[in-house]
Amino acid sequence: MSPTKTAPYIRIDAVSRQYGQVRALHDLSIDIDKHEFIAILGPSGSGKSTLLRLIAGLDRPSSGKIFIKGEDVTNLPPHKRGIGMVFQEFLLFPHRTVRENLAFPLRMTRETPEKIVERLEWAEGILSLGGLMDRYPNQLSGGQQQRVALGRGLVANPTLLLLDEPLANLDRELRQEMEVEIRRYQKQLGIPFIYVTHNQEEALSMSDRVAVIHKGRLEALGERQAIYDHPTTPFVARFVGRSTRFDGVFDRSSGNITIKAHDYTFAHQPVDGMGADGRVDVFVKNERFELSPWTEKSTGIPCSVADVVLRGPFVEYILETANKTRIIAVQPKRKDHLSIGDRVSLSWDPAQCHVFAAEG
Ligand SMILES: Nc1ncnc2c1ncn2[C@@H]1O[C@H](COP(=O)(O)OP(=O)(O)OP(=O)(O)O)[C@@H](O)[C@H]1O
Repeated sequence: MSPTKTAPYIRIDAVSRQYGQVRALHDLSIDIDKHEFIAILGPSGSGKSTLLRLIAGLDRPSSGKIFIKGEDVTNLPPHKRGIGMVFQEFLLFPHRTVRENLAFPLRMTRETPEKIVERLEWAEGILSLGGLMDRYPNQLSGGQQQRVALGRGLVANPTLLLLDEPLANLDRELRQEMEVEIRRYQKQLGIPFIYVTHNQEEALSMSDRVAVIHKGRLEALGERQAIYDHPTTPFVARFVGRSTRFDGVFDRSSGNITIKAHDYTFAHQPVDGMGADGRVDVFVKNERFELSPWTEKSTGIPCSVADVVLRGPFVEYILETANKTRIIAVQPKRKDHLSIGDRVSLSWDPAQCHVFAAEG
């Protein structure tokens, strides 16, 4: 594809990267708009960091091209791409002050002393670093260090910012605070942030769109809510959100799916790609299960409550079926929550589950 006047801000065009026998990325294409926050989500080894390194210019694709603002940058060195980076491995220099850390990228591009002062003032203001500029990294909290690392990525006024798991070492509370802050900076600055993570909560909380990568391929790309609510492949159904998978069989004559192991049946449309035997994989998000006290009229899966785990505003019920399968159902916390030993009927709204032709 050649760049045109209406080219997207960033175009990753059919990029592959082969390391010897390992195909780290395979024919991957993504267009990114100027104001977008994109999360690259995938399990360990799926190719996320490889993609980021190719965009940064720290590595070259085996085939395919990368365009920024319509310009082919595939063969440009990193410092000519105008990209900011916040990578886990590029930690702050411990023996330099915040000011010196922030000035580093500006010195690398040989900015004038006046320009450096101007940009440091900008970073100090936007990242609320007032009073911290002459401290050393070990005199800062984790969140403050993270803001300085962000500042170092942003200080040279980049056309886009790449972030590789920058919050991985922070505790949960601080991570959640930083997620909100990072998203705010992105919206304020109006440049794209490309954020690599294997943490789906992080991806869903910050981004506009999520690209799910699996074994070097783009498995799904879409708005975060759509990726969560309407997974288009079994991998996405398994990987995004916490789900339970059931083996089911679609019966063409009745239009029902039966979960054989639990003798539970619900109506469903025919499923694309299903074999003659009608075998399907049914995924239900753990928070989408419906629970009601068991009565003689119940039609759901009979379960008993084996354990109750309180998780803030939610309750996680560990349920046990008649054949001793354990299923986790997450429900909002209520005063009259269920107790260990209670008998319940487990079911789901057919519109709330995801069904695919059985794999393998
Ligand atoms: N320089 C290299 N030489 C050989 N193989 C490599 C090299 N870099 C990455 N790989 C391989 O390419 C694949 C993708 O690696 P990559 O680091 O991009 O994954 P990732 O999704 O970022 O994983 P993680 O979340 O663990 O960082 C892996 O199988 C990895 O072992």
